[in-house]
Amino acid sequence: MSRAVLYGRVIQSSSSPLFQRGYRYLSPPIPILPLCLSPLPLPLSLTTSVLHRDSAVELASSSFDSNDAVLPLNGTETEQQSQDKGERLPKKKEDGVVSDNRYKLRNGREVFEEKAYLVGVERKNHVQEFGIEESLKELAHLADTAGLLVVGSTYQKLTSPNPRTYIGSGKVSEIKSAIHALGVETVIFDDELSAGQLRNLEKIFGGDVRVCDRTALILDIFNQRAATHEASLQVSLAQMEYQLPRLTKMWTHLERQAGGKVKGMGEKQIEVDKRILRNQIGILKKELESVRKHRKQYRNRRFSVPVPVVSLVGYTNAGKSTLLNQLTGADVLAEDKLFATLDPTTRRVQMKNGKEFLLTDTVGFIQKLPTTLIAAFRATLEEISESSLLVHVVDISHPLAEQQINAVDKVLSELDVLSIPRLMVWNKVDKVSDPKKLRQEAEKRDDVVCISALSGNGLQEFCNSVQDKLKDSMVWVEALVPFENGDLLSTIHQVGMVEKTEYTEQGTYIKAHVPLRFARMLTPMRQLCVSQP
Ligand SMILES: Nc1nc2c(ncn2[C@@H]2O[C@H](COP(=O)(O)OP(=O)(O)OP(=O)(O)O)[C@@H](O)[C@H]2O)c(=O)[nH]1
Ligand SMILES: [Mg+2]
Repeated sequence: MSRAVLYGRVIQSSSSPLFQRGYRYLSPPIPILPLCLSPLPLPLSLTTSVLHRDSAVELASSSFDSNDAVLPLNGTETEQQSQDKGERLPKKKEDGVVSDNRYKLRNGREVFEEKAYLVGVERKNHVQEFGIEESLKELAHLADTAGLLVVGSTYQKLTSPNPRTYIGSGKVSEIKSAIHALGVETVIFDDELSAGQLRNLEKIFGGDVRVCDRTALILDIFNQRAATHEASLQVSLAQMEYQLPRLTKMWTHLERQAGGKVKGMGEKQIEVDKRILRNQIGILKKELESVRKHRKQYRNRRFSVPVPVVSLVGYTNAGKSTLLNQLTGADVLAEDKLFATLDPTTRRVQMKNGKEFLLTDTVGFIQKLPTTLIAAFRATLEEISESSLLVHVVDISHPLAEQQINAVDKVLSELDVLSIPRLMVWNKVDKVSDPKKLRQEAEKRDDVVCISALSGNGLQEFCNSVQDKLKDSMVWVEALVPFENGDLLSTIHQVGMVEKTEYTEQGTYIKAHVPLRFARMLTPMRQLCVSQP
């Protein structure tokens, strides 16, 4: 069976109508299934990187039937053939030893480290939380995470972006010179560009230079890191939704080829392709819905175990997974890369006083987080909305900690979870120059705890604060629980904060903080309590 996959420079499948036309996506990669071919599940092994041509070829060739051709842009040559012509991509030696040190291991995959050049725009009269230099630094970190080699960057101050090229013509020429001087292969813009801007810039820069934007880069990282079926589906959905508006005007060359005689030819083709894409988006959404149902069932089962759920939220790289690992002995990947975690992991935390809570680690946030990603990851992020407490983990050693906090709050408000009680954790205190001063600062605020998730410092205080905060979200009850409801009593001991128990002839008299739903269950017993002396 043939499938078509279009990403970056590699186009798959000889039978795809899209492929036959030498289709070229600007970015990012999306696996596309032609209408007539097999529907979902998508070939998830193909969620490969737009930024790494060789890995794309490797994966493609391992994932397709042997009669599926691997073709480059013009649809006539394979990547290997291009290499044979002495083009840029370096060859690997027969024995697997890499002949060029630009091959790097990324996310368990060997990729060719393309040279990237970063471009930012500082908007005059525009309040930007992150200064342009910091934003570019973060973009460089993202590029590094994606496996690119950043060779330079530049930015421009503008009142408003140029509708054709986003930046001014002088800046475009400057970048063009840098491309030649530094051998740049990919130019990455710090803001989301329109289809027209991407296309115009690629045309101006010429040659094989690829232009992409921050959103495409983030989608690419998610693509590389998606390890579960659900994450892969969500990333594919986000990529397709990103791609849909960018199909505009990609077919005008058909009209030009026909000398303008067949007017609207390109227009029609866009419509066909948009329909294909929309169909696939629909199929993906259905598939995600069923995964989501499954997850809900699992979550309901988990809720039948009456332990409060605490979710870790925060900026990417703040140390959420490190904290989960320290507290629970979990083995979640924690590394100095952005978006190390995509899928939620939940573990039970046992406190010294015997109390327990479930701790969930989930995907990190970032400024300018693509809305398509938030929408696509809504199912995953539902974990957050169903927790008793949100622990906002902050990398307090980061120079832009304040801005990162605001960026996280912005996403939390988009997710409509600001009403859930929150505890702020200042992490990485071991990295700050004056930890003592920082602790004094934290003490002045009543909902901040200082920790070092890496060394384990402050974790006991953290657990106590979680317990206090959970208590705040509970309801105070005084009830007389009949002896035959012994199960309920032990549950209350587990999930609530019991202050007093007293055994009477009618049952056990308790005073406790309990979650709202238990308070409701205790209502009849609370009435009994009124007659208690
Ligand atoms: N010095 C120091 N480093 C830390 C601390 N906590 C985490 N780190 C490091 O920070 C980096 C990111 O940690 P993660 O736990 O992966 O961060 P995360 O918030 O889960 O990141 P994402 O999954 O990308 O959202 C890793 O290199 C950790 O070793 C800490 O308390 N002190
Ligand atoms: Mg993580």
